[in-house]
Amino acid sequence: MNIALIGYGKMGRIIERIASERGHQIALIIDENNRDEIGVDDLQEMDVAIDFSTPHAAIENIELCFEANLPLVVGTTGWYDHLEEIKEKCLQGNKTLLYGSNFSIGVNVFFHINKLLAKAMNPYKQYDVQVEEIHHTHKLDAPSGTAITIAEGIIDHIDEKSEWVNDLVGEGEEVVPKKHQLLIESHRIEEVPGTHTVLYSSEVDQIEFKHTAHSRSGFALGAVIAAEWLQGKEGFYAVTDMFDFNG
Ligand SMILES: NC(=O)C1=CN([C@@H]2O[C@H](COP(=O)(O)OP(=O)(O)OC[C@H]3O[C@@H](n4cnc5c(N)ncnc54)[C@H](OP(=O)(O)O)[C@@H]3O)[C@@H](O)[C@H]2O)C=CC1
Ligand SMILES: O=C(O)C1=N[C@H](C(=O)O)C[C@H](O)C1
Repeated sequence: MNIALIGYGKMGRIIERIASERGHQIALIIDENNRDEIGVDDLQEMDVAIDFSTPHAAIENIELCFEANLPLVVGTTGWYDHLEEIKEKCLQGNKTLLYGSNFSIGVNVFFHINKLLAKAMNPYKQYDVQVEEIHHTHKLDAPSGTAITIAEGIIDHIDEKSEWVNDLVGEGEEVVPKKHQLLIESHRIEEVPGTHTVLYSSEVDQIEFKHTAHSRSGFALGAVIAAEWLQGKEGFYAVTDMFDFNG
């Protein structure tokens, strides 16, 4: 595949290496420095775009790929307030997009088990649930996209929780959640690639369900596999569509 890489930062550089190892060409690199010079014509020869840029830049990049009729994989987080609007544009215009808050296989298994665990815990009201995420200090968004996906999986199955609230520890006042609110506690520590924990706590015990990324390689490999999976498809997809945990 000829890949247009949008965002050439920590993730973009690892995706470049993994895509080459899998026999693909990085035919175009779009970064903040040259973004203003890139037009629809530059994307014509590409098979797919992979965007790992910034929460602020993602929407414009998606719209450029739509204009060029170029299928794209979006790993960037922090733009999900616009998700419904983008989905509508994608489907109405017969475009192709796959997005995901986390492309690692381990986290996608975690998302699945998280929902099963929430279903199992729902009758036991003596347990309160919260989500914790730890990421490096360069991260622009809080909570992480992965933590939001985890929280949505819990809210769908725990009757007492109807929305999430975020506490970015060390920034502003401590957030104390109301009974119906699911707390997502965010920590920013040096170079941590990404750790997510779901905790169910009662007076007598605690259940901890945790995923720790040792590096960014799992995210990058998943994004390249997603770009391969998207070839020949049309429509709006989530990364979870790539997995069948019931088969
Ligand atoms: N879904 C997943 O599995 C994962 C998602 N992510 C998400 O991916 C995103 C990128 O992460 P990461 O690589 O660590 O971040 P980095 O900050 O290392 O890289 C982002 C890159 O995007 C560039 N950029 C800025 N503006 C634009 C623009 N308008 N168009 C194109 N590129 C632009 C930046 O350039 P400059 O440095 O010059 O500003 C930088 O090179 C984040 O939102 C993160 O949360 C991260 C890991 C896994
Ligand atoms: O910014 C990061 O680094 C990461 N972002 C994604 C997120 O917001 O969930 C995925 C991963 O945790 C790393």
